[in-house]
Amino acid sequence: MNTKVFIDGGVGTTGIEIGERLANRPELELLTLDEANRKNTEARRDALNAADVVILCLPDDAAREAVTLIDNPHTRVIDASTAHRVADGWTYGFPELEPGHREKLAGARYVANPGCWPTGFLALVRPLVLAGLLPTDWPVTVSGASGYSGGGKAMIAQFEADGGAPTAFHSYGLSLTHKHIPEMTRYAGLAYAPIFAPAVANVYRGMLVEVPLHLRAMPGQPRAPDLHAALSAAYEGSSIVNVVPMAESASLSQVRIENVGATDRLTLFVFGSPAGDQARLVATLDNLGKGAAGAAVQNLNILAGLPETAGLRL
Ligand SMILES: NC(=O)C1=CN([C@@H]2O[C@H](COP(=O)(O)OP(=O)(O)OC[C@H]3O[C@@H](n4cnc5c(N)ncnc54)[C@H](OP(=O)(O)O)[C@@H]3O)[C@@H](O)[C@H]2O)C=CC1
Ligand SMILES: CC(=O)N[C@@H](CCC(=O)OP(=O)(O)O)C(=O)O
Repeated sequence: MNTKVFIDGGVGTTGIEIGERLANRPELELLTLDEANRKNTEARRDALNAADVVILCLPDDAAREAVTLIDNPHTRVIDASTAHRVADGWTYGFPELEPGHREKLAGARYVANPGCWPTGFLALVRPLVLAGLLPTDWPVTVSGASGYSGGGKAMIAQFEADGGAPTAFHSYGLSLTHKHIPEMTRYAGLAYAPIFAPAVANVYRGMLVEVPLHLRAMPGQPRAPDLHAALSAAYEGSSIVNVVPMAESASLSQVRIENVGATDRLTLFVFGSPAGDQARLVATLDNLGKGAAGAAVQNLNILAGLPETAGLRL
């Protein structure tokens, strides 16, 4: 029997990307609402309760409201918003988080898709914490740049306005209270919140997420190859997460946001100083791919018992 899927917010930036990935998949039946009804509460209630899996691509408040509209105990939910990522009763939708997590997701009713920034951050940091290379109380910093589609329709409109983009590159999150910090802290397994220094660049999609480490100061003084080995082991066999060999990354002089492209892949680099006392961990991903729509479709596949990478851009 086909899995019935309803995307609430299906004509938003993330919703459209998910719809593209679900096209031409005969094992799925996509339920849709027309333009006149897509924000009508009763029409949404009907669609939400008719679906086997709903994917919420809504602002946080609308996502919370959508969950209250569901009374069919068989309807399962994947929420792309920030609303439920550290909420009780929800399973965090990052299958690669740690051994056994994919299995938890397969049986989950409520799945909170990760934020795009935490996806890169957790991919770099969680395996190092699990391997005991990064102490849980380590003062971690994470920085990076995102394409402007990360801010949804409103930010896209700002950057594509007739007068030109508002900026080439700007930092934000300057209050050090970005909404992604709680999920980064919790799912990395850190005792203290990382300092998070995000920026947005004048490019539509793609992001670089970077974690610098003073290896000399860390217990055991791990070397960059130790970190690389832990990451390689964590993602061995993955067709989504790719750890670039150190010999290859050592030949790079730049990692460019323009090169990320429209992809559901997540690529990890480890750069080490010649003296071996410092490292820069870098993740590249498409904020609309593994950072949003790719992750939602991967989770849908896991929930529905379908091949995990079906429909993904790999
Ligand atoms: N963009 C990204 O890279 C990422 C986004 N996310 C999250 O995914 C969610 C969606 O983001 P994004 O697609 O970027 O946002 P957009 O603003 O592009 O799209 C949101 C959509 O939701 C619709 N909407 C708003 N309120 C309601 C409602 N009450 N009922 C039905 N539809 C409603 C909007 O309608 P209208 O078209 O009329 O405005 C719009 O189409 C957000 O929570 C965002 O934080 C997560 C990871 C990455
Ligand atoms: C460039 C930009 O503004 N990006 C967004 C993150 C987008 C994302 O991950 O979405 P959630 O809102 O679902 O967490 C931000 O930093 O708020």
